Amino acid sequence: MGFHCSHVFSAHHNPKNFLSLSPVAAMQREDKVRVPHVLTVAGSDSGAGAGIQADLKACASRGVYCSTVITAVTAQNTAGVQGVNIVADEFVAEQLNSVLSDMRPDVVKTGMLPSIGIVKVLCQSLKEFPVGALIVDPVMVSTSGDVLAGPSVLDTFRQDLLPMADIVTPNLKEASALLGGVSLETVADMRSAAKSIHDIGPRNVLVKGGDLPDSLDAIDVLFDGKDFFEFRSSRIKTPNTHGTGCSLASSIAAELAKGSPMISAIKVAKRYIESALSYSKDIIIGNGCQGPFDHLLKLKNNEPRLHRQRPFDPTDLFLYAVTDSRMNLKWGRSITDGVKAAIEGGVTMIQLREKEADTRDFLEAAKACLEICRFHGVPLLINDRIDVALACDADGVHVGQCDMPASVVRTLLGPEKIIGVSCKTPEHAQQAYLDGADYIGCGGVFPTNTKENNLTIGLDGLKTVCLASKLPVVAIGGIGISNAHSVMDLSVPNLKGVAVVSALFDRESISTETQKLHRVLTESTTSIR
Ligand SMILES: Nc1ncnc2c1ncn2[C@@H]1O[C@H](COP(=O)(O)OP(=O)(O)O)[C@@H](O)[C@H]1O
Ligand SMILES: Cc1ncc(COP(=O)(O)O)c(N)n1
Repeated sequence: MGFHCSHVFSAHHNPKNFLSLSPVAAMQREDKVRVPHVLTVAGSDSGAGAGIQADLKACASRGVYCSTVITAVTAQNTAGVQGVNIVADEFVAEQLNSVLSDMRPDVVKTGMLPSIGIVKVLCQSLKEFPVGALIVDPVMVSTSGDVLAGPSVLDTFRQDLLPMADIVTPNLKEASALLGGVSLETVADMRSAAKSIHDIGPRNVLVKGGDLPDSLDAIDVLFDGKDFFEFRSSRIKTPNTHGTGCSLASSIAAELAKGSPMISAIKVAKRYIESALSYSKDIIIGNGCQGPFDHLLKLKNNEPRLHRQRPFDPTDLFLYAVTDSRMNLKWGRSITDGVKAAIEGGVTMIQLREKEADTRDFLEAAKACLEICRFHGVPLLINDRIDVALACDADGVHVGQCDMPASVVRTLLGPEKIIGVSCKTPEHAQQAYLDGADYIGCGGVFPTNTKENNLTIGLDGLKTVCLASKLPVVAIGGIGISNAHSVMDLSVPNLKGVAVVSALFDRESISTETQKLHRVLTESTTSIR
């Protein structure tokens, strides 16, 4: 059974009615999830910084579905536009019909509309299939100075398209072109341009000030027919601004598609552009003077840095050091000094378990420890505090049965990070496996003072869980030099090592104790073989 999109919006949309469904449609969709949807009608940028590619990435990063109608294919890179191939009007019409008749996007956003015929075809399609909002980014000239839509389309823009638009988002050059070539050099000029463009018919005008000379902030001016609003962000010093205009417009479209009112949509979109520019200000893609930025805020993690996270290896569990704030306090050590000493002694994995530390101190310590751990190729996990792990980009998180469920942690941390779960029973182990954990910590094996009210499961309990577990296991709880051998002697394949707290950190010399324990573990595993 096909759905009928009953939320046919008028072009003059009311944001309050935005995602309302008729009762029948709502019933039909009870168990389905409607996804906010933006259709972009724009040109392809082979360099993928602007155009259709920017729109897709911006919408994806804002959590909105984006369909595409391609109006032109450009040969383009960070140096400029080398060629433009305009798609025939009829084929643009066919694409529009395919998407609009079936998928019923909430919002249409336009970019490069390179011919009068294409603008006319678009206006016709929007009359036939009204959408919730129309955002017109009147792309005319690329930042490199190349013409993407000639002055011949200006009249059709003014007569046909702009009067249908909920918002039009010209940059300084485009605003000037729409007004017959006025010069725009100050915020006051931007205000009067916004007002004059508003007279052409769009409901809102956002004049973008990315190119405003001598301006410390990046200021955009909105006129809604009644009031002016200024949207400011800090100006990021970067050559990677190719596609900011397209991305701003598609992020506004994305927020509108989610149901936001116009002002909030612009605020969020502007904040998004600022963070994406700031995040990717130093990335290098291409040799030209205007690079793309990173819409998904991910590329920096893939930089060929010397010390980046490597995939989880179960042998990392061999000698797993877990820090304890009280012990550090007792011995007058910083977390970082404790971690350094443990690494010197040969630990294979570290977990920061700082229950008493203030969040800010904890984050600073975690960052410092991460640097040391990455340098030595030792994974660093954070106990319980997913926020701290995310903030310092730690290698993963270890959670207990009363902490956030591992499945939720996986959603928050993404597919690559290491997740460990404390388990006492085969049922816990099975759940950890289903939740997407990488390993389980099993214990307390022996009685311990580190954790109050912690049930001791003994070597038998450990063995039972190891045999049932589909994940690698590290044993924990009261393990030290005197009893590590008995743990490894269980000789179950899943048992990969021991996690220790006091045996390392409640000692005078952490590195000496670590070396000794490492030796004991190595001896017991070789004797087992
Ligand atoms: N260096 C920058 N730092 C912060 N924001 C910027 C910077 N350059 C442009 N912006 C913002 O990016 C958006 C696009 O602006 P602009 O560059 O003027 O448009 P276009 O890409 O269409 O020329 C605007 O919100 C603008 O304020
Ligand atoms: C296909 C296409 N669409 C739009 C732009 C404008 O982007 P910018 O102003 O950043 O050059 C572009 N360069 N290419």
